[in-house]
Amino acid sequence: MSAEPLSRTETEHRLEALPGWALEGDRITRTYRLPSHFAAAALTMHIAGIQEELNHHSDLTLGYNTVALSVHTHDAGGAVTEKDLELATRVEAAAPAHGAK
Ligand SMILES: C[C@H](O)[C@H](O)[C@H]1CNC2=NC(N)=NC(=O)C2=N1
Repeated sequence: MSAEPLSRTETEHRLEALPGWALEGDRITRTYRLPSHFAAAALTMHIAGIQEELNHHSDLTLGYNTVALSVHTHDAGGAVTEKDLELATRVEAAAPAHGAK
């Protein structure tokens, strides 16, 4: 998968298909709200597994009942690439089963 930086315009267009995700500076971000702390911790571990599978890792923050992700591609000099969008897409597919909103 390409690690070429995406333009701001292209990134914003691609994020239209990822509701809740935003472009903040040079990263894409999302905060999920969960029904409990344990559900948030379980989603965190699920995301960790996806990130290991993709070998692509976000800054992942577990709160009381939230999970926040912030990610860009280090190998592209800290720009948003297809790898970040692939991670976001995989997490979007996994989150609902945990009760994430
Ligand atoms: C050596 C290892 O494959 C690289 O450091 C991987 C690990 N996880 C990564 N995560 C992110 N967000 N960006 C990267 O460029 C990256 N590279």
